[in-house]
Amino acid sequence: MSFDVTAFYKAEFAEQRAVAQATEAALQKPFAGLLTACVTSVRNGGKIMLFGNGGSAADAQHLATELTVRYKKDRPAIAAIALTTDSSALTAGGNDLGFDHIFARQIEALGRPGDIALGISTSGKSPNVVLALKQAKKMGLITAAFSGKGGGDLPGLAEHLLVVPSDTTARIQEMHITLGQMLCGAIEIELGYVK
Ligand SMILES: O=C(CO)[C@@H](O)[C@H](O)[C@H](O)[C@H](O)COP(=O)(O)O
Ligand SMILES: [Zn+2]
Repeated sequence: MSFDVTAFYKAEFAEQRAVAQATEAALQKPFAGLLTACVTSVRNGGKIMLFGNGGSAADAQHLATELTVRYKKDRPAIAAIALTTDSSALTAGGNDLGFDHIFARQIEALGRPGDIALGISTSGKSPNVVLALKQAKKMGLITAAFSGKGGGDLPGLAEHLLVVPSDTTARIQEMHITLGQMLCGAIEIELGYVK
């Protein structure tokens, strides 16, 4: 039997629409809570620290850059950093301390009370994301996470937890970048930089 690309194409979009609808219905309140936490942190001199693995590492970098450089319009920089980009910190951390510690160590070095630690994990079970959030909590950072698949180990750990109601990794990631870009847009509006 040959691959039915038309059926595949339609089914992927149908699933994407269903997950987007369910996400919109489920996450309005936690989104607003995370927005308030981010705006309060940045206004008080804090920063947003993002981290995750694979596609979520790409999301962390992408979202940090929306804030530090530009999202919709030119405006003052907003403090954010991805913990996925310093190859020396990642390789030495992985080599000397273990892969589970690559983000936690950077939180320990760079995190300050009142900063936001925003982990991105579709499963909510990646040990390096979980350990970084534990480290953040211990140091008085505000913990937050984007997840899916029920949230894994993150309920009770991330104060602001946005769990996409899906078990499909790709669909969860699509909602993470949507929510993340919405968050960047809302932060710049709340800070009075964009009308
Ligand atoms: O992008 C994808 C799959 O769509 C992969 O690179 C994926 O991000 C990696 O397998 C990650 O290691 C998964 O980690 P997590 O989302 O469960 O924390
Ligand atoms: Zn992916």
